Amino acid sequence: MKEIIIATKNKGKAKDFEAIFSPMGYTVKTLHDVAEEMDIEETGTTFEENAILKAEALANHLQTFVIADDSGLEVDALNGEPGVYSARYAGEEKSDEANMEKLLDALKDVPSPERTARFRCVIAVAEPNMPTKTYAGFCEGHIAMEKKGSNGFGYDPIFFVDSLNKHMAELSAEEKAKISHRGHAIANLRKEWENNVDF
Ligand SMILES: O=P(O)(O)OP(=O)(O)OP(=O)(O)OC[C@H]1O[C@@H](n2cnc3c(O)ncnc32)[C@H](O)[C@@H]1O
Ligand SMILES: [Mg+2]
Repeated sequence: MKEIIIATKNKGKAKDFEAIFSPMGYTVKTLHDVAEEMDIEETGTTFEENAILKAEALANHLQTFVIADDSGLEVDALNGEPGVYSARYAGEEKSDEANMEKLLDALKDVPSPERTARFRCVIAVAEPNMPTKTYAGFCEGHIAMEKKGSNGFGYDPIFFVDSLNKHMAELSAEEKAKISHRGHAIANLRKEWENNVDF
């Protein structure tokens, strides 16, 4: 079976990728499988910079083709925060629960129509001695007043998906893959994949 290596330590993210890549006949491997000891510091100030940094670090280490994902949530009422700092919004321990509590608290006086937000994802594809490429995707929604659903990861329980009238955490991984920022970024990558034999 074909294998795809993702430079991530986030198990929720890895599950999202499995839902996308399994139907294409790929098994997904992560940093936990191929380089547990690696801790790639995300020093960039944009999703693109961080995605490139993660992908190139692992591609150089393994001397093979890898992809990385840098993603986050932009909340309009907070001028785009938490953005690239989404994973660490409530602190370096990267707790999904603490992040959601902090965000709900920051928005406690903001009414529904003003709670617009979007998930963004940039996928970087790196291979030794090849130029690194990036692909972006986004998913529009609102920050709900409370949590709902138990699927997914991160901010999914408080993210209301406008196109489906459901919280992201109410979707199966397969449903999420069709509409998510990550799914859209991979769809852009696939367009090139299918049209380019060298890729
Ligand atoms: O860097 P890696 O190891 O891949 O894992 P990470 O969790 O640190 O990943 P990022 O640096 O890309 O930060 C992304 C954060 O944005 C949030 N996020 C991104 N995509 C999400 C999604 O599909 N659902 C919910 N939250 C998401 C969530 O808090 C993530 O931890
Ligand atoms: Mg990270």
